[in-house]
Amino acid sequence: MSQMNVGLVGWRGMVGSVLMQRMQDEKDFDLINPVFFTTSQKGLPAPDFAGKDCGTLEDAFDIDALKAQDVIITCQGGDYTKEVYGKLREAGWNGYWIDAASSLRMADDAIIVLDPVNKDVIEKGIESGVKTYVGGNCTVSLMLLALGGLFEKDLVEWVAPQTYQAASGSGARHMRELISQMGAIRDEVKDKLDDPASAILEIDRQVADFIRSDALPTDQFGVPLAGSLIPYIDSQLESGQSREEWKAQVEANKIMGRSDNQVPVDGLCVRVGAMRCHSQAMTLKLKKDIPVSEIEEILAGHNDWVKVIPNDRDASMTELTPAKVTGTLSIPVGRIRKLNMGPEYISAFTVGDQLLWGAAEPLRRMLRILLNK
Ligand SMILES: NC(=O)C1=CN([C@@H]2O[C@H](COP(=O)(O)OP(=O)(O)OC[C@H]3O[C@@H](n4cnc5c(N)ncnc54)[C@H](OP(=O)(O)O)[C@@H]3O)[C@@H](O)[C@H]2O)C=CC1
Ligand SMILES: N[C@@H](CC(=O)OP(=O)(O)O)C(=O)O
Repeated sequence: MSQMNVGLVGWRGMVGSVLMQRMQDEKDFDLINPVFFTTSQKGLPAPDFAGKDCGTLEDAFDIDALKAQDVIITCQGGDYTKEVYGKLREAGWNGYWIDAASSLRMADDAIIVLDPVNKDVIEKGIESGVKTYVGGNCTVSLMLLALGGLFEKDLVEWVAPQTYQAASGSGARHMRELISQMGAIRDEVKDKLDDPASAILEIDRQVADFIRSDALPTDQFGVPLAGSLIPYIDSQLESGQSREEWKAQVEANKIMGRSDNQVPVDGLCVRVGAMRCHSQAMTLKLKKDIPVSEIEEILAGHNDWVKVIPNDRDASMTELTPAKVTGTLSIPVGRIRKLNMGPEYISAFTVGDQLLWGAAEPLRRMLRILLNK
């Protein structure tokens, strides 16, 4: 059987690069005929991820070249999707569109993909002819992988996730700016840091003055992140939620295939000085009083990546952090305990790499599902 033509758009961006790495690791390129597209480098040699000659880069706005693909995976961003997707469908293309951007997520004819949670929804979609599959918002996907067991058993009355989101969620330039801010702060007080006799309150005052000054690089974030945080992510909505906060409930319920009887999911989204792992502190109200040991068992049994961390100090400090999780597919969830509000109220804390399970991995796995058909 001939291999599917798979068009890859956005492969050299940050999310796209993580996707390429994963596709190499999992030998996905052996199973497809990859065609690499670009919005800016048409005609240059295609990259050699596939270990075979893929010719030259095609124009990512060339509808005829796109139409020749059985599947298109794009990590190019929402503006690209808005520009090209409609034209391509209007031109009669009936292939599979797999997208990292949010633009098509809530469209009626699109499915948000997170197969460890909604393989059934995806399978039904394929059977019924759905051709558009979109990766979910990173915090939403990471929360559902962590809490999947409780949702699957319909035990969650509501959940309030408070997020600690990494710089990478804003893009590569923001990651660089976070490091530059950290370095600039340290450089500002280097002499005093080197002198053990210097007064800490003097260092603190100098750091505070520097962070507030124009000397701190803030072109990307607009405000300091290192030594501070940003309690607002994405645009402002009439509801008082940020767009990032709004996505939690609508996307989580859509992923789980719940159009009626939605589980309320709402909390505050905050940017912190982590590099590429999003963390979330969650308060859950369960539908009934279940022992913590049973909750842990349900969570641990849901998928191959979730890992329950016992609620003790050492394990939490070593296993449940961005420093530990970054660059891995592991989804640790811990700090699980009953809250004073009552026996149905529990806390949980989870961490996940927002470029892997939060962005690239669900797309790669969607391609695999199509290839296995
Ligand atoms: N960042 C994130 O956490 C998440 C992002 N997404 C989605 O993925 C989209 C892409 O995000 P992200 O990967 O961060 O975007 P990037 O800015 O890293 O890459 C986007 C495109 O920029 C072009 N580009 C221009 N200069 C360079 C360069 N020097 N190096 C690499 N690429 C360059 C490339 O297109 P070309 O080759 O055509 O020039 C590339 O595909 C987002 O818009 C969003 O919709 C989804 C989930 C999470
Ligand atoms: N908004 C997310 C990253 C992202 O790209 O989200 P979405 O895929 O929903 O646009 C963050 O800042 O961490």
